[in-house]
Amino acid sequence: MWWRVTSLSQLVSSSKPSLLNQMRAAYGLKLWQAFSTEDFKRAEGGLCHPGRTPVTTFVLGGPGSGKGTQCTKIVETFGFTHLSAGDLLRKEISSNTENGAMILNTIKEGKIVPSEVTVKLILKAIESSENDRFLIDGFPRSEENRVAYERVVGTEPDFVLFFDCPEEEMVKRVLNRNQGRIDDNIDTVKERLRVFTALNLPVIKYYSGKGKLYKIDAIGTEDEIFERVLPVFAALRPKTCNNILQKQAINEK
Ligand SMILES: Nc1ncnc2c1ncn2[C@@H]1O[C@H](COP(=O)(O)OP(=O)(O)OP(=O)(O)O)[C@@H](O)[C@H]1O
Ligand SMILES: Nc1ccn([C@@H]2O[C@H](COP(=O)(O)O)[C@@H](O)[C@H]2O)c(=O)n1
Ligand SMILES: [Mg+2]
Repeated sequence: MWWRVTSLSQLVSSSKPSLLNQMRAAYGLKLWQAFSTEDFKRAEGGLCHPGRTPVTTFVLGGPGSGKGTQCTKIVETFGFTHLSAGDLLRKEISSNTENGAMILNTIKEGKIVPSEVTVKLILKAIESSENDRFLIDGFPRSEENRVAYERVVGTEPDFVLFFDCPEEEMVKRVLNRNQGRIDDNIDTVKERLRVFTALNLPVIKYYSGKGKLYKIDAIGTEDEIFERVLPVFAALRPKTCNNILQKQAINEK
């Protein structure tokens, strides 16, 4: 069961200002002040410190599907902290730690780093942050990742975003990325796509079965895609914001 988010999309139409502009009108530029974690469904059990239960969202999708790009927009609009598992691993390589060489080779091959390494980096990043809402980008990439996270952290994510993109589009975006990444080449991206199908898709199906998955069509411009992301977070927003938007929509008729 894929969740297609349309609950607030009726507010989004070409004649009216975009949903994002309507939300900004309701709350000013920084929408995230309107968010309080009380309005999010909070995960059971503590993460890191008793009484501190951050909101966690996993962001999944194939290589080049746009996870990082959309996370940047979500951070700017809703005040989440973006934790890219890939970036945390690349930072580990550049800090010449004992795992650095192993991580470098694994990324070069497009394969998955042992879960205990990645989970530890994610947990450290959460614990060192003052924020209470996190986008965990590119994780879990496998059942082993997912089980390791749940065993160590003791909670499931509040919800999961899945950016659904055709393979040929993902290959095109990765090969045009020009960020100097060692895995942005045709051989590695082919292996990454194989890993995505074999190991990541079962995780996506798992969260779909738990009713926690929001599937986002990742074809279109970055802004068009973000318009599809908005209702996911808008649907979790304080009711007052919904009321304001709905009143605005009625007044404009
Ligand atoms: N909607 C889009 N249309 C065209 N190009 C896009 C779109 N979204 C992102 N891109 C570009 O595609 C490339 C990959 O995007 P991004 O890094 O966000 O993907 P990703 O899912 O994080 O990939 P990876 O898993 O490899 O880190 C980037 O160069 C980005 O600027
Ligand atoms: N959970 C993860 C996430 C990433 N990796 C490795 O990092 C590479 C880059 O990840 P991006 O999300 O930045 O594309 C990825 O291809 C893996 O090699 C991992 O092992 N486990
Ligand atoms: Mg990325």
